[in-house]
Amino acid sequence: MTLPLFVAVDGPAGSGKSSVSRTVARRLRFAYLDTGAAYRALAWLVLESGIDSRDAAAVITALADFDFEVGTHPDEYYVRIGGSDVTEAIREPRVSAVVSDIARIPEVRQYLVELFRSIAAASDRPGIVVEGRDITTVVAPGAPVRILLTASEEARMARRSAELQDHAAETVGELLKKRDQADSRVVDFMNAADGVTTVDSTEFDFDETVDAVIDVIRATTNAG
Ligand SMILES: Nc1ncnc2c1ncn2[C@@H]1O[C@H](COP(=O)(O)OP(=O)(O)O)[C@@H](O)[C@H]1O
Ligand SMILES: Nc1ccn([C@@H]2O[C@H](COP(=O)(O)OP(=O)(O)O)[C@@H](O)[C@H]2O)c(=O)n1
Repeated sequence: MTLPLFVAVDGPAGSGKSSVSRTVARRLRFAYLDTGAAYRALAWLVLESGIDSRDAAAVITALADFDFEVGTHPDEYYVRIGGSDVTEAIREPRVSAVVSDIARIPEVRQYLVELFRSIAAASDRPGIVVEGRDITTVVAPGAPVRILLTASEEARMARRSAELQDHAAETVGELLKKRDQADSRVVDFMNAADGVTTVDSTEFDFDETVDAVIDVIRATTNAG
């Protein structure tokens, strides 16, 4: 059995990781894995269970009930916990507000890193684009294609504010900055590790960013 080609993509919030990775996967007929969805889903479960997200021991206990499923086909994306659809619920601001608390717990990270490796290895597509914060450095440091997707803070805030029209732009920006600061204390996703190619999308529109990522993949392999 040949393993799918592993394309690792990291970057800060709003850099375009999810949307660009999904479109790249669709164009190359690859699978797509949104690792942030797993951290968000666990944060959602923690909130639903009435657990304090800062209580690491209680969060670790919640892992035992974490029956998580994620769609890896770029056209059939879903997130489920215990069979219930939480695709939309995990994007709520109350989840974003606590997700960094649970993401900094080493046992949570170890558990999810193993889960991501096994989901990627089980894919029946020729490749898989896996996006998150520590994919190029921890989940798959030996991946044949490793990309850091960046954009200026201004561009990232503007993209996210455009998505969440019911929230004041400043609030969205401040919350995003706070989350990036908390997250970057745990893993460095602002600087490319050795051998990682940076794609800076600040001056690119969406399609240009997708093309730039596909160019990096093609330069490394003959995929697509
Ligand atoms: N190069 C780009 N130019 C303009 N908008 C973009 C670009 N890349 C992504 N977007 C948009 O920015 C928003 C945030 O992207 P998303 O994929 O959610 O980022 P991330 O997963 O890194 O947080 C989405 O609405 C997406 O369509
Ligand atoms: N590989 C990853 C992916 C996400 N995360 C955590 O999960 C949270 C949500 O990730 P996400 O990718 O959905 O966030 P957005 O950038 O899309 O808003 C991040 O803020 C991190 O705390 C992580 O720690 N490691």
